[in-house]
Amino acid sequence: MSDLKPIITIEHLQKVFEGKSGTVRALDDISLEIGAGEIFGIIGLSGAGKSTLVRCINFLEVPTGGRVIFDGMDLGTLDPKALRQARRSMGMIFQQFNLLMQRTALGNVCFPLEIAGVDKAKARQRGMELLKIVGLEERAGAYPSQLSGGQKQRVAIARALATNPKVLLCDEATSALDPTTTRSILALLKEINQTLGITIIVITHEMKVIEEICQRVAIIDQSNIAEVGHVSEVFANPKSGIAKQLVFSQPSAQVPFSKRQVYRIVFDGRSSFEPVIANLVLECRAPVNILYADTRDIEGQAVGQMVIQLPEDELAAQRVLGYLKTHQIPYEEVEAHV
Ligand SMILES: Nc1ncnc2c1ncn2[C@@H]1O[C@H](COP(=O)(O)OP(=O)(O)OP(=O)(O)O)[C@@H](O)[C@H]1O
Repeated sequence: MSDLKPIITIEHLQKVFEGKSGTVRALDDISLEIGAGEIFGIIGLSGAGKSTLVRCINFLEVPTGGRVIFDGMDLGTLDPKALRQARRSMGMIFQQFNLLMQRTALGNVCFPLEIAGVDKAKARQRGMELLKIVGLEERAGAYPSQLSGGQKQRVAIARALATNPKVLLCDEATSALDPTTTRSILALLKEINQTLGITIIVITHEMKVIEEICQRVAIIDQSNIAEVGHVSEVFANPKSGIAKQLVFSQPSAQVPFSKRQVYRIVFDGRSSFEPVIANLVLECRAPVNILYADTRDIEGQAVGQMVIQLPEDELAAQRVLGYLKTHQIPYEEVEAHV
C-alpha cells in the first residue's frame, strides 16, 4: 500500500477476451492502489497483461470483472459523457508515439484542446506553453517526420498534458528509444511529476526504466500480480519466481553462465551493430555475456566479430541462436577460455 491518498484503486480487475480462437484471460484478479503524486511502475514479460491493464485503467477496454476507482469515481458506473470527462484527466503516451503525421508539433498538441472546444488562439497559446515544458518550442512548426524519436515522444507528452490530466499513463513509452534518449525522456517524466504533481504510471518490460524513476512497482505475471512494493525492496529481495527472473536477468546482476556455449558472431557489414545486440537481448529475453568484441561502425554498418557466451538456461540459449539464424547473422561455436 502507498502512504499517499489513492488516486486509482483497482479491485479484483478481470479481463477476458472471447475470440474465434478461444478465451484469453488477460487479467485474472488484479488489485492495486496507486497513490496521488507517485511514479508507479508495472513490469512484466511480453504477454503478461500489461497493456490490457493500462487500457482497463482508463476504460479504453471495459473490464469483464472488478472495479476501477479513479479520483473517487467508479468508472464502471459513469455514463459515456462522464467517462469521457474522466478520461481527459488521464493522459496517455505510447511506444509508437501515435502522432498525426499531417499536423505540426503544435498542431498535434492543440488537437485534444480543439476537440474539447477550446478556441484556436487559446489552444495555440496553451500548446506553445506545453511545448516549452517539454523543451520543443523551437520545433513547433516541424512535422513528425522531421523529428527524432525522442522529440516525437516529447510532442506526445505535451499533447497528453494538454487537458491537464491528473494521471499520465505511459505504455512502453521509451521502448523504441536508444538508451540516452530513454534517459532524457525519463528525466522529463520525473520533472513533470515533481513540478506539476501528476501521478505517473509506467508500463514497461525493462527493469532499468523502473529503477530510474519509479517509487513503487507491481510485477505482473500470467495475468496476476506476482509482487508489489517499493522498488528498492523488490529489487533487493525479490520473492516471486518472476521477480527473481527479472532482477537477476539485469546485465549488472549475477547470471549463471557455463563455460560452454561460447559463440563468435561475425558482423559482415550487412547489419548495424546496436540494434542487433539490443534486439537480441530484448526479443530473446536472455542475457548474453560479451567476452570479446572487435567491431567497427562504418557508416552505421557493423564490421568485425564479437564473442558472446549464452546463458545456461537451454531455452534462452536456443532463443538466441534462433534469433541469429533468422536474422542471417553468421555465427560459430568456439572453445571457451573463461
Ligand atoms: N483484443 C484482444 N483480443 C484477444 N486477446 C487479446 C487482446 N488483447 C490482448 N490479448 C491477449 O491478452 C494477453 C495479454 O496481452 P497484453 O498485450 O496485455 O500483454 P503485455 O504484457 O502488454 O504484452 P506485450 O508487452 O507483448 O504487449 C495476451 O495473451 C494477448 O494475446
